[in-house]
Amino acid sequence: MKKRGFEIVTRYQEQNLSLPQRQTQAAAGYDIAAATDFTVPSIWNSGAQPTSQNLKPVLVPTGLKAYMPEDEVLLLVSRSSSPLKRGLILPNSVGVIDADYYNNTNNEGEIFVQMLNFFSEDYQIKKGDRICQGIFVNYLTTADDHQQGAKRLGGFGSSGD
Ligand SMILES: O=c1ccn([C@H]2C[C@H](O)[C@@H](COP(=O)(O)OP(=O)(O)OP(=O)(O)O)O2)c(=O)[nH]1
Ligand SMILES: [Mg+2]
Repeated sequence: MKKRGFEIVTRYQEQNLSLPQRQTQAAAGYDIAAATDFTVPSIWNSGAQPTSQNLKPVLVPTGLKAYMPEDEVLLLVSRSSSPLKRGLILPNSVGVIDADYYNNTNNEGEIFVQMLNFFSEDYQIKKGDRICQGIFVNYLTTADDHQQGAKRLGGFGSSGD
């Protein structure tokens, strides 16, 4: 049985997406690409001050889901070139993709990348552009951990505020 990996979600099955790959022999991160063309608006684009309207992060679709053992997590982190060359950051700093997000009943476990653009121009992501990298790691639990059997039903606040 395969231990960990990426799959294409149903709604992108016919879109010719590629599965993430590492670029070099000892690269930690699997580069993750956008599933569609996507505009990340500049935070400055409707005036001199960022407002609550244009400061809202966007969710860039990847068309991917990731499976892994229960004691692992996939971390989405920025590429170091993204802020330097494109003005793009992950406003949640690190995206946490839980093992039980995979195939959840709400959205099949589709991974989205939160992004904010601090350059003065809108940024046009093209389908297939590498927008972040995913790193699989183990996590630890506490002695009095109580979550055996509790089920994840979605993401982005599904467990409440
Ligand atoms: O950048 C991200 C971060 C999270 N997720 C998905 C996978 C993750 O398993 C789920 C929940 O993420 P997290 O626990 O960080 O967010 P939350 O606000 O606590 O949501 P929830 O209440 O659903 O746990 O959302 C993404 O697709 N991209
Ligand atoms: Mg959570």
